[in-house]
Amino acid sequence: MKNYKILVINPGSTSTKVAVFDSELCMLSENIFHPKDQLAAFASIADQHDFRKTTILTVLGKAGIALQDIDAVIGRGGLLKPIESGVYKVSSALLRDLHLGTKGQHASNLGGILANDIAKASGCAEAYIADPPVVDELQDVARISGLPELPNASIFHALNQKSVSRNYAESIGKRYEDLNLIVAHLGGGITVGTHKNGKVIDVNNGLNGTGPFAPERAGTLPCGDLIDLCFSGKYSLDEMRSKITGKGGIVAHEGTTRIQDVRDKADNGDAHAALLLDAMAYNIGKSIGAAATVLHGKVDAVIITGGVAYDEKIVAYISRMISFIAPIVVMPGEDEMKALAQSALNVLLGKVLPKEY
Ligand SMILES: Nc1ncnc2c1ncn2[C@@H]1O[C@H](COP(=O)(O)OP(=O)(O)OP(=O)(O)O)[C@@H](O)[C@H]1O
Ligand SMILES: CCCC(=O)O
Repeated sequence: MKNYKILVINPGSTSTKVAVFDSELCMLSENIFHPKDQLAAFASIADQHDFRKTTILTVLGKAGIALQDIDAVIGRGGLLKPIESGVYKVSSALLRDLHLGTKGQHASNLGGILANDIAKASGCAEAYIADPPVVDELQDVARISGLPELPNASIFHALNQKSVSRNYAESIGKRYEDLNLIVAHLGGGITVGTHKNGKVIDVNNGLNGTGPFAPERAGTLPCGDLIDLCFSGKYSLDEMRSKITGKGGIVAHEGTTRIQDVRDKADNGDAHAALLLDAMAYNIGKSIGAAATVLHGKVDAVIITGGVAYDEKIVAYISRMISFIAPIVVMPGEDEMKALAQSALNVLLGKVLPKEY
């Protein structure tokens, strides 16, 4: 079987992850952390384009990987219009929507854009994205909110949630499509997805102030008080938006998104830090409980994943709340790079036809 070289690009809010796969084998994996001040120098996510591109090309250069040897480039991205799960070829329509930020600005918007640039520079590679945050499989009742002009939208960690679910299904010899799962992705943002027979029929919109608060997301807020704050004259529209996404949550209380640092403070007797972490875990547990009712209690497993799942005390707190629901499976970190590489490989091998956006 021919081997394929696949470049994977995953721009996050605090990092750029780059990997190169030789078919299924990971040859190179780098996570370049961008300190807050480095990215603060750019007025918008789109302005970070050249900086992120240089970062990726430097990683490839140092590893001695020539662009001409790459067969496909796949990026995580982005905030497009709602679409079904799958792998998509980067087309001009898809690029236009990523540039415009049709559904908002998110670091992952650069994933498809950079994949396209680098594929072009390589001469022959194709560019793809897979399972972007806008994958939408919501059941109709989950879309309705109390205001007709503000329906619920599906914006979540689709790539990792789908990937860990498939891995779990495989590990127990079943198909993802035959299971009912609840997946709590605990990253910089937190989304809790209800997976019914391979479809995410309900999930909080991670970017819009719904769900548990997170290291850098405010989560659900008392909305009357929020309106008062918006009209207090103290904050601009952009400042209010970033209170919800980027500067809300643990970072608003503690000035850091690093849960390890907050845990150290809690372990050294800081009662407020301990209370905050418990409160975040409590809200995650409540969301998982709500998701169980969506599945009428018929839940095969609850999967806890994302970087915060490395914190054993948070996982233990949640587990005490939800152990009556179903077996709990902890998969800390994320599987996004491998999942993206596998999606591109399936296309190169002709196993999957890429979808048109
Ligand atoms: N060992 C650890 N213990 C506790 N928390 C950790 C650990 N490792 C990472 N984290 C926390 O996980 C969070 C980042 O998780 P992750 O890398 O999944 O998110 P991200 O990719 O930045 O954002 P998102 O998943 O929302 O796209 C940070 O708050 C970080 O402090
Ligand atoms: C992936 C979209 C949700 C988030 O970033 O919180």
